[in-house]
Amino acid sequence: MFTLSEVSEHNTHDSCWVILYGKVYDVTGILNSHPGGAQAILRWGGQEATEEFDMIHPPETMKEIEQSYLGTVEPQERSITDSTTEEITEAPLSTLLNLDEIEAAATKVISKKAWGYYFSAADDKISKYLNTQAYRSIMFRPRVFVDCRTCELETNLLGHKVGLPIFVSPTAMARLGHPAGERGIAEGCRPFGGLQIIANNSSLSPEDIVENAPPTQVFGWQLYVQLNRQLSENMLARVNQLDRIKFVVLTLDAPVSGKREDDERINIQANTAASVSTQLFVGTDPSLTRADTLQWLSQHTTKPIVLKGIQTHEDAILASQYAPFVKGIVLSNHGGRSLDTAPPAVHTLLELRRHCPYVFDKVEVWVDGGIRRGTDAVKALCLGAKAVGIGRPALWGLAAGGVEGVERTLQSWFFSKLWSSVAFLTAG
Ligand code: HEM
Ligand SMILES: Cc1cc2nc3c(=O)[nH]c(=O)nc-3n(C[C@H](O)[C@H](O)[C@H](O)COP(=O)(O)O)c2cc1C
Repeated sequence: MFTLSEVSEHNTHDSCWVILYGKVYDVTGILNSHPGGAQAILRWGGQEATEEFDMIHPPETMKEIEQSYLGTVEPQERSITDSTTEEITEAPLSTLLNLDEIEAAATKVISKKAWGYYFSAADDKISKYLNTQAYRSIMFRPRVFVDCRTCELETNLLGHKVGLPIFVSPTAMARLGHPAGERGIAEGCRPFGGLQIIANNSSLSPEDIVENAPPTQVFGWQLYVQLNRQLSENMLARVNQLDRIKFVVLTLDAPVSGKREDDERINIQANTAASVSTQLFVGTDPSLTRADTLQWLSQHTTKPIVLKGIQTHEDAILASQYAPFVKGIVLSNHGGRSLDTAPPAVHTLLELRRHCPYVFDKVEVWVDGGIRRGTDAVKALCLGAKAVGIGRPALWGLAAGGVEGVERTLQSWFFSKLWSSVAFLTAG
C-alpha cells in the first residue's frame, strides 16, 4: 500500500506512476507508445488520474495496463473525484423546443472541458457557422393543393431499412459529456430506428455500444487510419465480427486536427498537456493516398465503405470510381472543425448536381454539418442527399439529459414539421 506522497515522487519520463480507481500503476513503459502521446499521461504523473482517464478510455483499456499494477493507495489518502458519481442536473427536457435550446441546456451542465471539445471549430469558425447559414439562404418554392396528411419517414440506407433519413454522425468522446456515452446515443436512436455511426475514438468499445441493440438497429463504424496500421487492423477485425455494424466510414477531411481555440483555451487554463483534439490526433496517419489506402482497407474489412469528408465534385467523381466497394460518400467539412473556410456540404451538393449528377446513381450521397432544423434537412434531401447527419446535436442532447436527451433531439425534427415540408415540396 502506498501513500500519496510516495506516488507523487514518480512523475517523470523515467518513472511515471498514476492512480486509477484507487490503484497505483507504473505506466513508464507505455509513455512512448501511448496513442494520446506521452505528455497526456505525464501531466498526471504521480497523481490521481481517474477522472481524466475515465472520460476518455473505454473500460477495456484497463486490461492493457493490468501488468503495470503496483498496489493500492491508503484509503484515507485518496483524493478521488470520480466524475461518474457526480450528480448531473438534468434540464427539463419537455420544455426544450429546438436544438439551440437543447445546446443551451447542455452548456449549463457539462464540464468546461467537454464544452470546449464539442463546441470548438477551426480558426474563426467561419465554416461552422456558414454550415447552418448556407441552408438558411436557400429559399423554398412551396406548392399548394398538396395532401399533407401522411408522409413516410422510413428509408433505405445502403440497403438497410432505417426509421428516418437522419443519422448520427461519428463524434469522439461522448462520455466527456455524459456517463451514458455512445451507448446512450444508441439507446436514444432506438425508438426512432435512427442510424448511428460509431467513432474510432469513441469512449466506449463498439462491442459495448451495440450490445443491447436489436438486430434491426443499424450502425456504421468510422475509421481514422492509425500510423501503427496494426492498431487499425485489429479494430477492423473486431468490427468484422459485429453484425449490427453494416459499413465502415473512412474519414478523410481531418488528416490533422484543426486549430480549435475553444478547446485549446480551456486546456491551457486547466494546465493539461494539450487540447483534447490535439491529443486524440496523435496516432492518426496524415499521409493517406487514395489507391493504397482503399487497397489496404479492402484486405481488412468485409463491410462496404463510405468515404466521409468529400468537399469537391472532383473527389466525388474519384470516390464513385471505386463503387461498389465504396457504396456511399458523406459531403462534410467535419462540422467546420478541420479546415476553416472549407465549403458547407450543401455547396458541395450543388456542385455535384451541376458537374457530375451521375455520381448520385453510383454511390449514395449523404451530407452533414450545420443541420439544425427540419427545413435544413428537407433542402438537402430535395437536392439529392439520401440522408443527413447530425454531430453536435446528438452530443448536446446526451449531455442535457442522457438517453432521453438524445430522444428529445431526434423528436425535435418531428415538431419542426420536417415531414409536412417534405410533402409540400416533393409535389413541387
Ligand atoms: C492519465 C493516465 C493515462 C493512462 C494510464 C493512459 C493509458 C492508455 C492506454 C493503456 C491506452 C490503450 C493503448 C493501446 O490500445 O495500445 C490508451 C489509449 C488512448 N489514450 Fe490514454 N492514458 C492516459 C491518459 C490519457 C489522456 C489524458 C488522453 C488525452 C486525450 C489520452 C488519450 C488516449 C487516446 C486517444 C487513446 C487511443 C484511443 C483509445 O484507446 O480510446 N490518454 N491510453
Ligand atoms: C465533438 C466532435 C467530435 C467529432 N469527432 C469525429 C470523429 O471522431 N470522426 C469523424 O469522422 N468526425 C467527427 N466529428 C465530425 C462529425 O462527424 C460531423 O461531421 C460534424 O459534427 C457535423 O456537423 P454538426 O456538428 O454541425 O452537425 C466530430 C464532431 C464533433 C462536434
